[in-house]
Amino acid sequence: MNVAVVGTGYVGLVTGVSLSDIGHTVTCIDIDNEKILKMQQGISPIYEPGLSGMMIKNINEGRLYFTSDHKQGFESAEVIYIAVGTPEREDGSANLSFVEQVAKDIASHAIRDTVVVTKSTVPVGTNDKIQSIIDKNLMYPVNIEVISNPEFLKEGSAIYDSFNGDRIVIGSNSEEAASTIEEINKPFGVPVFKTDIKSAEMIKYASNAFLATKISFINEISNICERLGANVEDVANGMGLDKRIGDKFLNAGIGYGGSCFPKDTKALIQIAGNVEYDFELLKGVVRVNQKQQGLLLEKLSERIPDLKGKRIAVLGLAFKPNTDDMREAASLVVTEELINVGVEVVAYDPIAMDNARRILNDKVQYADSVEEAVSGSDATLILTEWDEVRNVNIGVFKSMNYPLIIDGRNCFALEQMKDNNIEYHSVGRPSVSSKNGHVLLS
Ligand SMILES: NC(=O)C1=CN([C@@H]2O[C@H](COP(=O)(O)OP(=O)(O)OC[C@H]3O[C@@H](n4cnc5c(N)ncnc54)[C@H](O)[C@@H]3O)[C@@H](O)[C@H]2O)C=CC1
Ligand SMILES: O=C(O)[C@H]1O[C@H](OP(=O)(O)OP(=O)(O)OC[C@H]2O[C@@H](n3ccc(=O)[nH]c3=O)[C@H](O)[C@@H]2O)[C@H](O)[C@@H](O)[C@@H]1O
Repeated sequence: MNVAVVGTGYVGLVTGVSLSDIGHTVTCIDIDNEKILKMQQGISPIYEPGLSGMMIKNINEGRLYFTSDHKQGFESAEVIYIAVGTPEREDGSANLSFVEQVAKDIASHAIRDTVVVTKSTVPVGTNDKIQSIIDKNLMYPVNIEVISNPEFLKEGSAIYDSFNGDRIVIGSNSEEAASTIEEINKPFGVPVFKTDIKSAEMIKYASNAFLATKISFINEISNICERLGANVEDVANGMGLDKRIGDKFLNAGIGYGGSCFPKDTKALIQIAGNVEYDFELLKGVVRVNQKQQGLLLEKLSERIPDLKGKRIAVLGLAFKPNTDDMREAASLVVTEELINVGVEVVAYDPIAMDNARRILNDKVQYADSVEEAVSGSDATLILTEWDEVRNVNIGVFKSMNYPLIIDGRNCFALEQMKDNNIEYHSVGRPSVSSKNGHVLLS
């Protein structure tokens, strides 16, 4: 089929590339001309494992095109995907201006009957709004059917998730439009769940909110474990053996970040509020997450009360491993607070360094390796569980002024640290002191 995808961010580009890979002819459209020029040359503007190779392959095979011209992109499209951003407004609600603009663009340029598929995460009722914007502004006598098809991919495994997802949700008022989208997705071999539009919109928010709830829940448990001397990893493993609970998303840490959980939890609180429902549980989830982000600094200040002039290594800047995405990354909050108290921050991230530089500028120093970051530092903070960090030769921490690690992602086994005489504080697990015990560093 001929498909257009509007928006070439993490969702749009991965959708366009994957659809071209299963045989569709896809034109990706973006208003960012610089991005378009890059992609036309086969350069992906984002880091996502497997994306680049698949993109180049499908460009070369003549199934994947890029343009900044909506009219040209829509010309032969039988299906148009909307995958633009729905960022958070100041009051927590979703900003729908990008989606609404696309609806107007579709109305101006659609010259044939088209199914419009909303992939962007949008509040319940938005697809009806998109339908009415299109119907009101149509330039040509064509029939446009808007359906909801929320996206569930995770950054860092987005290509894998497209081909191995747990479900494809299709929310539609039209059986015919739903079947078209089911047919398009058939080669992925992912189970399809069909429902009405509003329920599909809600499935997306409820899923993200539930996953965020799991994370805040285990983080609360981890804080209690720390006080009682239990080990949250064992607790999570023991809980996860119960199939009703499941073993996923029970990793305690410094809270969830990224472009979606923080914004979607707040948006759902707003969505509920709009119908006079106080979503108390989710408000707690958000509060717990904010508190959890401060955990590392609390632990660091307990150990080094006067941080001014200290050199602190920060390992990991991206909000999670295998992505270059810095949106709502814990590292932004943590480095800002360190800088505010006069710390010299030396940071390292295997992939997100360029994006981090654009945000943090020269407020922090950037190292070329884990070794360089930790060498001569007074403490190391671990913010992202990159394999490169997990698998580092523990000996590198001996090059610190004093081997003190505060690990927000539980990257190392406690025994490993004990054997190497490294003082180690992690999340929800007993601390490991150095041979000399806990020395208060000044
Ligand atoms: N990032 C993720 O992992 C996931 C995101 N989502 C949802 O998907 C949506 C998109 O998210 P991302 O891909 O992260 O966004 P993004 O911010 O990475 O990309 C959005 C793209 O849309 C382009 N754009 C904006 N207005 C446009 C217009 N009128 N015409 C053409 N292009 C336009 C922007 O230039 C940008 O390249 C959001 O609603 C998000 O909540 C859903 C699942 C996963
Ligand atoms: O709507 C979205 O954008 C996407 O949001 C998340 O995907 P993503 O944000 O890419 O990454 P996750 O792997 O879910 O991680 C989110 C945050 O939670 C944290 N996390 C995750 C799992 C866990 O056990 N503990 C934990 O602290 C991660 O470190 C990260 O900061 C969802 O997992 C996707 O299904 C969804 O499509």
